[in-house]
Amino acid sequence: MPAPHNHLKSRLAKGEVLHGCWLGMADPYMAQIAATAGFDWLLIDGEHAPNDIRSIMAQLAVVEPSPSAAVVRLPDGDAAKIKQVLDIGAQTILVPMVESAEQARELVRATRYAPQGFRGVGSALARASRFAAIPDYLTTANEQICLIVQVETVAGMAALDDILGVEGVDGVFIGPSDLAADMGHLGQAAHHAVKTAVLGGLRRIREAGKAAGVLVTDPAYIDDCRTAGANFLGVGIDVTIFAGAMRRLAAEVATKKPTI
Ligand SMILES: O=C(O)C(=O)C[C@H](O)[C@@H](O)CO
Repeated sequence: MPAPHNHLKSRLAKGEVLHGCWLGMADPYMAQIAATAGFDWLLIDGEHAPNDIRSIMAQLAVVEPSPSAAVVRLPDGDAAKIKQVLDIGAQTILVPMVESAEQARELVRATRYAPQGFRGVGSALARASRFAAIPDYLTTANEQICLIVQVETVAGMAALDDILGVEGVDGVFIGPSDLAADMGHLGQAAHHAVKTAVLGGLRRIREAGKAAGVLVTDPAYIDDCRTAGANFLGVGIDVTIFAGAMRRLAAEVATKKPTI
């Protein structure tokens, strides 16, 4: 019995355009609600949301049975954190702030068991192997890992072609917010210069045959990214959606309050 098949990895490799949503509530109840929406994937954010290994595991557990594939973003490229996230069962991971092919190669090795890499062996007690209920996990896990690296600095964009040449990198995600900051346009992810860089990067990623990822929430920007080739396309953030809906409702009733 092999490691679970990573359908998201297969679909991205075929070039399917798959839409997803960021999960920043750091709560399995909210994740389970999101998993009823019908997104192709849901990203559990371990970088900017108040998640820890247990909250990520709890969200994995409620998303996995749904039609939405679970993705986990790590806070950084630390190999020990990658080991923990893979051991709790994540098979598709997103690693921020990648700026070189050397860094990308090391990340690939951190996700693979020997001889392809140096992922620590703890499958006997890992949720990923269903606590050793999957007898062939160790010899089949590598193939099911989907590694998507984030390129989101000027230096990273300059190294994009080298990063795309790294075997084992299944996709590159361009982070418009951080790229904007590094380009001197903090808070302006849709700035013309940033958008040009994002769209050009997405085209290059698809031309290289890799999954091209981005997260933008403006409908026109989403369309532009899709046209540029984005196929790991984040279109929303649960926290932003929830906060906006709550504020709109409060504002609506405030306008209807009877004058005393
Ligand atoms: O730089 C970006 O943009 C991203 O990596 C996505 C952000 O981290 C996400 O929190 C939306 O701003």
